[in-house]
Amino acid sequence: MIDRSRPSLAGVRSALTRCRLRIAFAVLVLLSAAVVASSASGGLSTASKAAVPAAPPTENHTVVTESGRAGTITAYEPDGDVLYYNNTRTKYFDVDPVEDDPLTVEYTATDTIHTAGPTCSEPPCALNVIERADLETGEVEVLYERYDHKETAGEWHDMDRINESHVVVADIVADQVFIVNTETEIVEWLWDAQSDFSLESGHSFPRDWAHINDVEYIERGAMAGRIMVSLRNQDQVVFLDRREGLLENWTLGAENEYGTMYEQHNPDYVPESRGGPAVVVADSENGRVQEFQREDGEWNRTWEWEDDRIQWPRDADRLPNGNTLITDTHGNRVMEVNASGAVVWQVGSTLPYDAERLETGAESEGGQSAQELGLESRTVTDGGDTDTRGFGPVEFVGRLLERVLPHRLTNALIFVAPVWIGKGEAAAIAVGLLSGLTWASLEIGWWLRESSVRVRLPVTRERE
Ligand SMILES: O=[N+]([O-])c1ccc(OS(=O)(=O)O)cc1
Repeated sequence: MIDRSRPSLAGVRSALTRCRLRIAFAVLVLLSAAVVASSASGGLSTASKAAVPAAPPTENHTVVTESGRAGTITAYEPDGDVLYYNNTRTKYFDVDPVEDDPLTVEYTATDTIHTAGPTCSEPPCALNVIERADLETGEVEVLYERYDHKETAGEWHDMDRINESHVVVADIVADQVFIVNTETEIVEWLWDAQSDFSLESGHSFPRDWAHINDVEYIERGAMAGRIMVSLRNQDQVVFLDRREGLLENWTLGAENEYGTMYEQHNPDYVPESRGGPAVVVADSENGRVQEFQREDGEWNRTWEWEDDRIQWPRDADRLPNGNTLITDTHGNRVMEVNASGAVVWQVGSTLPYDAERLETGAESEGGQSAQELGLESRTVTDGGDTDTRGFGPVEFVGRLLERVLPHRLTNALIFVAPVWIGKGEAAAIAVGLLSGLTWASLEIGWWLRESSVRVRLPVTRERE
C-alpha cells in the first residue's frame, strides 16, 4: 500500500525549487518595477515653462526647439533663466535668428489636425507654418502657412531666408524644395527630388520617401546662390543650382553608405572665407557629429565628435569661438563642445530638434571650418565617455541592448517611448517583462501537471 499522507522526497524537492524560483522571479519583477517607478516619477520635463531646467550661464542667448511628444520652443537668457517659452504648436523644428535682430527668431512648426472638417477630411492632417517670434515681447506672427493632407512625414522641418520677401522651404510632404515669396504667396522656383532620384531609393513612396529635412541658401563664396539640401532617407547632402538643377559632382554621401553618413540632419555650409568649403553635419543614426572638407573635388572627413551618451544628434553648429553647439536628441541634451572635444556647457531637453546661439548668426554662419581651427576629433574609442548617468547592472544591460539592436530600431523605439525611458529603464522593463513571462509560463506548466491535464498536439501521427 502507498502512504499518501507523507510527501515523497522528490515532491518536497520540487516544492522547494518552485518556492525558490517564485522568490527569485518576484524579486526581479519588483526590482524592475522599482527602477521604472522611480524614473517615471522624477526627471527631466519640458512640458511647461516652470518645468524647463535652467541652463548654466554662457555668453549670449540660446534657443532650443522640440518636436515629437512635446512641441516646444524655449529661449534661455545668458544667465541660464528662461526668457521665452511656447508650446502652442504640436511640433517645432529648425529655428534661426533674424538678421540684425537676434532676439527675434523664425522657424518652421506643425500643428497636427485630429478633427475632420474643411481643413482635413481624413484626419490626421498637418498645418505647416513659418512663424516669426519676438522673444522679448512674446509677439508671434505667421509668415506663410499651408495645410497638408497627411501627418506622417507631413511636415516642413526647415526653411531658410533668402531676402526680405523670399524663403526656401524643405517640403517633406511633397519631396520638394521650393522658393516662395511670403508676401504674394507665389511659389517662384521648385525642385522635385523625383527629377533626380529613383523611387526605388529612400524609404517607401509616398509614405516617407526622401524626407528632405534641411535646406540652406548659400550666401557667400564660389557656391553663392546655390541651395544645399539634405535628403535624409538617401543619406545624401546635395547641391542645387537654380538654373541647372542638381550639381551631381558636389553630392556628399551615398545611399546606404553608412560609413559616410546615416540619415543625417541639419548640414551647415562653411564657405572658403571661413576655411571651407566644408559641411558640418549631425550624422544622426551613427550617433556622431562630423565635418567634411571639399578637397580636389572630393569630400574628406576632417572632424568627428561622439561620446558614450550621444544618441541621434540632429544639429551641430560651429560657433565663432570655435566651439560646436550640438543637439543630442536621444541623449536628451543640448551641449557645447570646445576645440579639444570637452563638453563646456550643457542643458537638459527631452527631445530637442534644433538649437541656436542667437547672437552668433544663423547655424554655423559665424564659425570656421574644423581644418582651419585644427579641431581635435573625439570618438568613444579615444575614451570619449562623458556619460555621467551611472554604470550599474541595469545600465550595463541597457548598453548591451543598444549594441545588439539596429540603430534605426533603437532610435524609433526611443522616439515613441515616454521621455523618462532611457537605456537603463528600457533594460529594467526588458528584464521585468522577461522574468514575468517566464514565471507565468512556469506557473501554467506546474498547474497543468498538478491538475493532470495533458496538452496534446491537435494533429497526431498514427503508428502502424
Ligand atoms: O515630430 N515628428 O512628427 C517628427 C519628428 C522627427 C522626425 O524625424 S526626423 O528624422 O525628421 O527628425 C519625424 C517626425
